[in-house]
Amino acid sequence: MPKERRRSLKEALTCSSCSSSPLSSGKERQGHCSSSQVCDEWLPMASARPVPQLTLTAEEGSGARELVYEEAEALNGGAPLRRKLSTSSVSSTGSSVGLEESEDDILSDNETKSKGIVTLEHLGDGGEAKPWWTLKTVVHWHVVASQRKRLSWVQLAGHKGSFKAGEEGTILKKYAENEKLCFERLSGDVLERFVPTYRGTVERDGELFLQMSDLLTNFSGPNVMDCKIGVRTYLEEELVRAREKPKLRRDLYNKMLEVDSEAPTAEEHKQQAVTKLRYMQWRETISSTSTLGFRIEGIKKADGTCRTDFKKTHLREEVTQVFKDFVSGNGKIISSYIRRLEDIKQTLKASDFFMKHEVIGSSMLFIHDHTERAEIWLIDFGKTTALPDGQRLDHDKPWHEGNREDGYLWGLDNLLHTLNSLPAQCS
Ligand SMILES: O=P(O)(O)O[C@H]1[C@H](O)[C@@H](OP(=O)(O)O)[C@H](OP(=O)(O)O)[C@@H](OP(=O)(O)O)[C@H]1O
Ligand SMILES: Nc1ncnc2c1ncn2[C@@H]1O[C@H](COP(=O)(O)OP(=O)(O)O)[C@@H](O)[C@H]1O
Repeated sequence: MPKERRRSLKEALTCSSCSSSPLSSGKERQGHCSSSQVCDEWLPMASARPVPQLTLTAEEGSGARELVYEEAEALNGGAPLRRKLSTSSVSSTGSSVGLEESEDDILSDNETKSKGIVTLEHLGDGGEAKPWWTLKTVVHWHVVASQRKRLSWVQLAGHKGSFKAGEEGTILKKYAENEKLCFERLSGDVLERFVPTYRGTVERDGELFLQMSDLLTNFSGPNVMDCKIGVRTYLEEELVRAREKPKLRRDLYNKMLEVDSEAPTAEEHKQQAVTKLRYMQWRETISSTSTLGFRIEGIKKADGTCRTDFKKTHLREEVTQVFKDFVSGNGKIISSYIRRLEDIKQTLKASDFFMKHEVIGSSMLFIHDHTERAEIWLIDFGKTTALPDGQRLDHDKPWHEGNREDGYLWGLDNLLHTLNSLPAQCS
């Protein structure tokens, strides 16, 4: 989700009607399983009663403590809690950074990307203060109530702290004006059935969120893959801004170094910083974005393994192998994914929304489980932008500055090609 959009909202709310309720300005990226590893928080479904745990963890000055399951549930109005709730559970390589001082500052090297299993903080409802609002709410889900589904949450990409637990079956994503507009415009569009159900905005603890359905809810131990679609990952307006007012970022230089210490030019090494545009373009070329019009961002498998180390996965054969591993060679799941993708493709071609928007940085979320249920959903519209009146996109034409083509359909075709090449291999 682009920061400038969050910033504009914050400004809007701070200086107008909502000045008494300023939005939190923190935005971080977080890493949890940054490379191939087992995420042991992904506990298997269980069907027994929860074992309550009460750990008093007097935090310095905060009076924070952990809650037992029942206690938290009671404080939740008796409603069953279905997530591990935490304000402090995931490892972080970054610290909170205010929007004003974020992004384009050469010194802002404190952001990391969210990768893997996260525990979502459950926030107050913004209404009457609850007795637990001062508490640090951490619920351990070692064992789970009978008939009750316990779902850890998977965030394979995006910004740290972007998501919170919502009401049952929903998640809250940090507000971005642009994404809200997209959800509103998608309402009634043929594409609507392929995007999370949008439930409007909600304010929690002084911060605004978009409430949407949690796509993992109906799965049992889901396997999840995030594929970023399109041949370009930055907006044309970002290109213009980068040209007019280039800003150097040390954090992106460091991210570059982590992947390939020889990637920066001599000049970039000297300044120990790169522009965001340079970083984004480099990311496109080392991954399959440039060559296939999509790239794999991350995969979480039901066996607990979690991988987000796909930055250099760019050859068709490599991508195909990752898909094959993701579906564990299951032909039925592959067929379901292919049918769903074909359906999405036909629907995109008939969609008024799609025709009139430049779709950048959006992902398809692949989800399947042991029941062979397999779905693909369109997510992340933070950088999906309406075209000027009268302009239309084909989404499969080569991009050159000014035509705003995003290569979305080209990427989709390559995805289909990849999946179609699998059944022969997965006998
Ligand atoms: O994938 P890595 O290599 O970590 O690079 C990230 C992704 O491209 C992010 O896009 P997405 O959120 O779609 O994953 C982008 O956020 P934007 O969406 O704001 O462009 C980040 O920009 P910064 O947050 O500015 O660092 C950029 O650093
Ligand atoms: N509605 C949803 N249901 C389930 N998981 C989701 C949903 N939306 C996003 N996610 C998870 O969160 C990750 C980041 O989402 P995204 O919208 O791309 O965030 P950002 O805008 O910060 O990049 C995805 O890779 C996916 O794992």
